[in-house]
Amino acid sequence: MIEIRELTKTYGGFTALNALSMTIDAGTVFGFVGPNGAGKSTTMMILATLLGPTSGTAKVGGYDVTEKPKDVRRLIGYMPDFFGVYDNFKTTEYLDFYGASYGIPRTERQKMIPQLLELVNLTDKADFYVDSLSRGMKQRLCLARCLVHDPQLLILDEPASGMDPRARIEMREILKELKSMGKTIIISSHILPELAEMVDEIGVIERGQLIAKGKVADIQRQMRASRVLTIRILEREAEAANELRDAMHVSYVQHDEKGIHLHFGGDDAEQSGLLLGLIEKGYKVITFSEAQTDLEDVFLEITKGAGAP
Ligand SMILES: Nc1ncnc2c1ncn2[C@@H]1O[C@H](COP(=O)(O)OP(=O)(O)OP(=O)(O)O)[C@@H](O)[C@H]1O
Repeated sequence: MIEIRELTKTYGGFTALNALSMTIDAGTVFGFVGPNGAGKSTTMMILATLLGPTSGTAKVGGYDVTEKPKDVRRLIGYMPDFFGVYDNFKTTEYLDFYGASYGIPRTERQKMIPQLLELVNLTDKADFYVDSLSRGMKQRLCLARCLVHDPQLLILDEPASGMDPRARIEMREILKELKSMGKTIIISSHILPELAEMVDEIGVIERGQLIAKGKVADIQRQMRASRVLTIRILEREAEAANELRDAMHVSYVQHDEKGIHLHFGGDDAEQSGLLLGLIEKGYKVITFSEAQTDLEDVFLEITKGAGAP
């Protein structure tokens, strides 16, 4: 659905995107994460044909964003991080206005608008003025606006920013529904654990370069250094902790009332070997568990040092 090759964008002498390459398959919900100023919005605006690249190419649905912007625009719905709404419209009129600007006939708009309002949970606000809506509701209305022409790809720049937890959950549910409708979605955010729950894949961008991309679980698995094991042993736990300090791939062993905590740098086979070794030495292992690193940890680990001057 998306093919980005060596995409570079410079603002004056400043390089915001530095030969960024990545592909996103149709039907994927892709989380685009990175610290402030990493280049997420720049990438999304280029995909949305609102900004021209300095060099490199970006294609959406096979169409080049520079050569075929009109074809690209038909395929996409773009929600910027800062959006303007027309406060003197009522909710329904607002969507009707956008539908009309896409050339959608009136009878079709009349059918579609209630469906869109239902999708974004604003049915009961159909006759409210836009400026009377809360921030979260306005954001959902903007999302509905992006959907008036039934685009295949949604480009959502920080849709969860400034939302309270309940509003974010609502947004997540809406995205799930859109995914089930077969849409491809790119969503950027700083709220990493939130993203982890709703995306299939993540791409981590730092200083205009993609520094990691893959399924959330795969990226977590690659992060060997952050694998943290906790082991509880029935008797002689302190003795086991001491032995573990000398074991292969083990670093940072700590022993407290909750058990032995250690960092393990080996792979899955080596991890099972560690457990087997303890049992063979006669230790009665009660639990042997791997702490789940969340996306926040992964992100911090991956970007460690990458942002340093
Ligand atoms: N019009 C512009 N002129 C000059 N520099 C710009 C312009 N737009 C963006 N930049 C710079 O390019 C870099 C990338 O910006 P971009 O908005 O793409 O980052 P981002 O990852 O979306 O960040 P954020 O999460 O803060 O929105 C930043 O350093 C920004 O200051």
